[in-house]
Amino acid sequence: MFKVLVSDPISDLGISLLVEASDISIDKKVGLSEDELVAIIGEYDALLVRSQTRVTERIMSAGKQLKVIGRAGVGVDNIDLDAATKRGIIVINAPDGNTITTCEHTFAMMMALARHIPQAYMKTVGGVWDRKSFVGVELRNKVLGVLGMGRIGSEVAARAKAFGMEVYGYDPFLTQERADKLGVRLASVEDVVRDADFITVHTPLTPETRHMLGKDQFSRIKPGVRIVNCARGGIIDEQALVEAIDSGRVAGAAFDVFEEEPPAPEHPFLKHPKIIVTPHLGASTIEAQENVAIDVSEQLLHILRGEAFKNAVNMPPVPADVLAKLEPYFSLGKKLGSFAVQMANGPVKEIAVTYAGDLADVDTQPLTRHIVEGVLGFHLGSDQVNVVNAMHQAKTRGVNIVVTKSQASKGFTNQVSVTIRTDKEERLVAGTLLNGFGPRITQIDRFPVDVEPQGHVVLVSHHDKPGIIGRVGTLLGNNDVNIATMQVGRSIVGGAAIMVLGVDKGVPKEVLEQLTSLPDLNKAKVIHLF
Ligand SMILES: NC(=O)C1=CN([C@@H]2O[C@H](COP(=O)(O)OP(=O)(O)OC[C@H]3O[C@@H](n4cnc5c(N)ncnc54)[C@H](O)[C@@H]3O)[C@@H](O)[C@H]2O)C=CC1
Ligand SMILES: O=C(O)CCC(=O)C(=O)O
Repeated sequence: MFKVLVSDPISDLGISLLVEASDISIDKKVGLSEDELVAIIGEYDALLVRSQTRVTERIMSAGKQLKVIGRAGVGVDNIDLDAATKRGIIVINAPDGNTITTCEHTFAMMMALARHIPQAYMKTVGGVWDRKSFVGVELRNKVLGVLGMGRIGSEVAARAKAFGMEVYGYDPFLTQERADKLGVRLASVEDVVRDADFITVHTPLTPETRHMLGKDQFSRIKPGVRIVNCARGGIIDEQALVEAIDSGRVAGAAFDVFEEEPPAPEHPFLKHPKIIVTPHLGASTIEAQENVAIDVSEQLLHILRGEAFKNAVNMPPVPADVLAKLEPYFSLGKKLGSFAVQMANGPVKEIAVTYAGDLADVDTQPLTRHIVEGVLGFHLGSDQVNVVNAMHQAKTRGVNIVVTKSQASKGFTNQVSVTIRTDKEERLVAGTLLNGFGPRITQIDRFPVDVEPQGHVVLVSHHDKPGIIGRVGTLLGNNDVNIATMQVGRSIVGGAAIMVLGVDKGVPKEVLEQLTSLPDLNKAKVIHLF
């Protein structure tokens, strides 16, 4: 008999599958504190949560029998994934069940914003018949910018078209082909900032998306724009938004999510006449709550019964013999994937991996998953992509994975090379494990190099001319950027070349712009590897 604890309000109908299963005993204890959970979790095999329960390392370490944590919803930011992975606890979510509901909430917010519905309601029920203060705008013929064209963003785009809106979509995985299919204009964040009358965000919160709309974007944003966030607090800089509204640049905003939830009573959104808010209700419909509870209950049953399952968001077990051969390469593989995707411009269409040398004889699937995880995780967020679901995530986003094997490894015992193909270009990075030295990047595009894949790396492409290295070093030094390591690669004397600089901290955007404008320097990019 498996014991399941449900610690958040989750649809009864959705978990009926568990209630009716003869090998499951289920307890519903909602609203427990961390201490209370720690005290009882030891007797349970599975924990089922929504977003209120924070599943901490303490709870997991007390959960001696805990095999699986189910999240009835998409975001797993309330679960300590690293702690779960460390303990071999599988974390599953239900990514599809609340897509439509959250999309509809986004529309409800957008329309309420366009027509001042909450403000007008408050006045009317307060006994004031005010028809002058609440003149709104139509959605028809307006430009809607959708940042994040995944499950929810794509549904929002489809509905916006029915309202007669022109839709701009931005997503690192949105190709021209898919944009055409969805009838949206493939745009950049800059296009959206410049042209959109309404902007809605549907990305996860990652270091990349944090404050994706901030002071800088608001200084250039189309006057009169209205902004909606039903994704995650922090994607839009709350303070900068309030300032942009108060300055008259932004007409208003509708938020379902906050950087800190629940927001403090003095939070500026709560009393602002031009900002409407809901308490993280995006997924709160009867249908969505049933859907996510059914999805997660099914998966949970499969895992407890030792059957195949999907939607795991953390680490799966790898057979011991395979693990012994491949494990040393896992971290390198992920870094090569991340490095390659950060080099490439445009939406990723294909990830081509070549294993050369001894690795060609092994079942490299688990290593490929780490590489794909590195590629996708950079944009999707490390809480959404892992070695279990990386291939599935790539498939659902139309990213092709090609693996080839070769005995020729250019003098190394093994070499792994990762090529990213986008609409715009093809970029390659290769690496190996050097005996006694650890992981090394051995090739970038066609240039041989020897670089340790870690920290902040500045990648410069330039012409092989005297003085260029000095100019780059001086510029970085003058801007307090310390160069820890440097590698230069070229194919022929005086031809195209690259410089790979390991630096001690991130390089500010302005410094990167100054670098790019140096004579004989083509491009400069900062790559983060952690
Ligand atoms: N308010 C609520 O109650 C709910 C909120 N959510 C949140 O909504 C968001 C979207 O959910 P889904 O559509 O299901 O996720 P998804 O994973 O299907 O889509 C997210 C998309 O964001 C894109 N993305 C990542 N980095 C980006 C960047 N820098 N710029 C532009 N796009 C980027 C990804 O490529 C992906 O296509 C998530 O944050 C999720 O947690 C989801 C359900 C309910
Ligand atoms: O369970 C909820 O209501 C939160 C939903 C959510 O934010 C998600 O699924 O990511």
